[in-house]
Amino acid sequence: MEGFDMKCGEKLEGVNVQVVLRCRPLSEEDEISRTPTVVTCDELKGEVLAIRSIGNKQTERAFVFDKVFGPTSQQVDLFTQSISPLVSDVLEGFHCTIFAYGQTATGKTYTMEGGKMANNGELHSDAGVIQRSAQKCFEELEAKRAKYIMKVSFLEIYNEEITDLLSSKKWEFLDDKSTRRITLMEDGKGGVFVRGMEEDIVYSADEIYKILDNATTRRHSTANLLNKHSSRSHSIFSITIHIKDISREGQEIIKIGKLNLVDLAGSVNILRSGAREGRAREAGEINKSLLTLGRVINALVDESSHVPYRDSKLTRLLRNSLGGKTKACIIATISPSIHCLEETLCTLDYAHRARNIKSKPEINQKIMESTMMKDLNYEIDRLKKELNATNEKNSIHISRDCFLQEDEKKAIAEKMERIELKLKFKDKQLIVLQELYDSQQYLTADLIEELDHNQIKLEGSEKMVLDQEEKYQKAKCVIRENERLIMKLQHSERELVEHAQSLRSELEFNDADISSLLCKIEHKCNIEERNQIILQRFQSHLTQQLHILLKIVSTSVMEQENHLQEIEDEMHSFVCGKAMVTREYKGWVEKLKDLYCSGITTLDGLAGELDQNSQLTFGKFYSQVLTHSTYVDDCLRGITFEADNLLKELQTDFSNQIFKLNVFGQLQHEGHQRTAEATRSISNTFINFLHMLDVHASRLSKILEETQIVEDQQLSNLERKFEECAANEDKQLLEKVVEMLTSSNALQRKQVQKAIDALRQNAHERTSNLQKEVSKAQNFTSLIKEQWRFYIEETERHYLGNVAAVESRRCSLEEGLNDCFEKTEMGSLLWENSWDFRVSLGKETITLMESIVRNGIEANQKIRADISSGATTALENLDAGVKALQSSIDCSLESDHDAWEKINSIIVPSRREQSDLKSRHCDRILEIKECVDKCVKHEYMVSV
Ligand SMILES: Nc1ncnc2c1ncn2[C@@H]1O[C@H](COP(=O)(O)OP(=O)(O)OP(=O)(O)O)[C@@H](O)[C@H]1O
Repeated sequence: MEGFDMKCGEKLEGVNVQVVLRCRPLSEEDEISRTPTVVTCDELKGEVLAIRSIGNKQTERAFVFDKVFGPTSQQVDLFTQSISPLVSDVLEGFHCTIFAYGQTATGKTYTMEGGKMANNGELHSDAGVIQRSAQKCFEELEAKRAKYIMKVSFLEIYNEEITDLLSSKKWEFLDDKSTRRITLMEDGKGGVFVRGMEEDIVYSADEIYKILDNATTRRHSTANLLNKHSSRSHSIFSITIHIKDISREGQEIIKIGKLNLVDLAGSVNILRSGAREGRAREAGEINKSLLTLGRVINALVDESSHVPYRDSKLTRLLRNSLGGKTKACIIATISPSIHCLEETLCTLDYAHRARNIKSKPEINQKIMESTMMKDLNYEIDRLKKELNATNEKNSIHISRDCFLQEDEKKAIAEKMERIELKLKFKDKQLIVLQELYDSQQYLTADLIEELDHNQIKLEGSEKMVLDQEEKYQKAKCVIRENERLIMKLQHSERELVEHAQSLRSELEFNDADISSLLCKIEHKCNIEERNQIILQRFQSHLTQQLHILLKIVSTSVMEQENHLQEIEDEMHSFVCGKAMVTREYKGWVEKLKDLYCSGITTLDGLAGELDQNSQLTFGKFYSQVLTHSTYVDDCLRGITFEADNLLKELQTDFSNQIFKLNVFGQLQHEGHQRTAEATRSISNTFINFLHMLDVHASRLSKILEETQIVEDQQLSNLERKFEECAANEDKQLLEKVVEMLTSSNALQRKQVQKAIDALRQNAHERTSNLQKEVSKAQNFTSLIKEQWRFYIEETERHYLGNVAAVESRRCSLEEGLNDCFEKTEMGSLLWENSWDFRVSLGKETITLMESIVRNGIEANQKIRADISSGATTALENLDAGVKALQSSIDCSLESDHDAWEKINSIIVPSRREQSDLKSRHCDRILEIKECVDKCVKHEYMVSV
């Protein structure tokens, strides 16, 4: 960083850069989410194993480092084992640089600056390399009671601009950061220095802690998805110590040790970190400068003739620290998380390669000024004496030979001086030419490198275009798949609609069935109502008829009794008046006989009439029962009522089902429309995206072609011009070597400079154009990805919604239909039961009626037979009596009394029989009435 005036240097053999690896523990989030680890650290062997799984295969990569610190390692371990010896070297006058390199959030800042700041002079266990180094420096210097001056500086490189974090201008009043920027200057000796950089002299470690504390708050940092306080700049904290010492030769010397502590910005995977726009550009700049550092390391490892230090401010500033006279240590930081495996492998490769860099450290020391001053004073004294002696010639005697010799010597010396001057001039010209040639070489190498770089970029872009094309094909496949799905859904929707229609027609058919059933039921109800009326009428008619029959029977019995009474009376009057009316007695007997006969005949006729009547009535009753028994079924009333309700429910259920089915069909239709729209918009976005990609890719290839053509042209121009110049130069050198050299050089320099400027300008323009296009393409790609993810989620959501709706509707439909089905089954079962019951009831009733009617008819026939036999007996008896009376008229009045008794003995049983008949008839009628009542009331359930 600073060109030292090396008075004397202690050269060492070339040493390798020391590379230390530190693996951080898993973050809290990773612990919670149980993120798997893919890195194993063997601190004893100094080996790191990175395990990578591809499919079922696991591959291990081992890396060996100078020192390995695992996730459980402490800050103090790292410092004492790896950094402390370097700090001791600094106190010996070496320049040492410690780099922290690694992916974002792997603990670079934690390692360098530590977690917490020191408190009351005590270092916190989290304190980093900077604090510990500062403390060690002061402790050792104080222990040695050395005389020293310690200075610190703190620089930041952000987006290729250097800022002094210790600038004395008050930060509080300066918001314009541009005033803090300082520039990097070439010192003309191959080194660089930072113009305007401030260095603070410090007297204690506490002061350093405070400076660090204040300055770190000014560093550019931001939060990304991987680190809440991600440093977005490279920082270089330098401690320079001038220590007074005595050399082995006993001379007072000043040792100048310098410790550069470099916290590099983390390499960022732009996609994983979630960086956008400004942040993405920032990440791009960081990655670019780290890439340059990588190229520098590669060139140093390969011992290439050209090391591209000049490609970034970081590498320019650290030129001396890598491959120069500085001792260097790289702390590579990694994370064990599986999510960081790619970046971890990059860091491991990078760090492992850096182990091969060699540097030649030198102790920087100067002879003390006072000693130098003493020597100079001595020399000045001597010269003064000589001068005095020359001025005071007279007083000094010099021999002639000596004087001549002196003259000659002077002439020779002057000649020598002139030759030396000329030689120096020639050397200078040679150096300038050499430098020009070198710079041309560098330029050519840079251009070739840039060309390679552009080629790589082009390849990357081509790969990107191929990737995008592949993605496009994949998206096409997805769209085709979606279309197939939609077709399927439409097909299933059509099937559902067809099914719904068939269901509807079935329902309509069932509806017609049900209405015809209802009509039948209504018809049956009407018939039953009519039957009921007929039954009621029949019952009242039967009661009337029975009443009439009873009346007739009692009238007939009364009449018979009256007749018998009359007969008795007549017989009595006959017997009494026999004596008086003997002659008329025959006539009267004849008359009585006729009257008796006619009475008996009337009685028989009446009995026959009664029999006929009752037979007719029973026949009517029987025929009525037979005719209507098929329709008479009281039980049907209740069952009909239930069936009616059931069927009504069934109808309501079916109409509900139809309504649900309609709603479901509507929902299905809407869902499919939504899906179709989303898919259409996805395909539109994709078409736009691909169009944009095409445009960008064609622009990119055009720019690259132009760049290549222009660069080719410029290179050939340069070559041509240089060859022309060289030819001219050869020619002119022969003629006027001295004059032409000057003018040729000037011309050459001018032309080369012009060409270089033009080349640089063009290259810069092309590169920035390329970068813009690439970042546009990246932004656009990430935007499209975002939209694509959103569309996919939407489509999936809609699809799931539709599927869930279809499922729930289908279930409810199924349930409803099952319900309906069960109810219908129950209805039909009930209906069958009621039908069977009604049939058996009808059969039973008919049998009962039949038996009652048969019994009634038999009873009537018996009564009639009894009456007939009674009448016949009476007539026979009467005939015998009349005969006996007629014979006894002739015989004797005495036998009149016997006849009277005989008649009496016939009339009394006849009267008894009459009353028996009457009472039996009454009982029978009552029995029939009761039976009918019971049957009508209980079995036919007719309320009278
Ligand atoms: N070895 C460790 N032990 C404990 N915590 C650690 C360790 N390494 C890192 N951390 C924690 O991880 C977080 C990120 O670390 P840090 O900011 O140092 O990462 P970084 O590499 O500097 O990131 P960036 O490059 O983004 O600046 C911090 O909260 C830090 O405390």
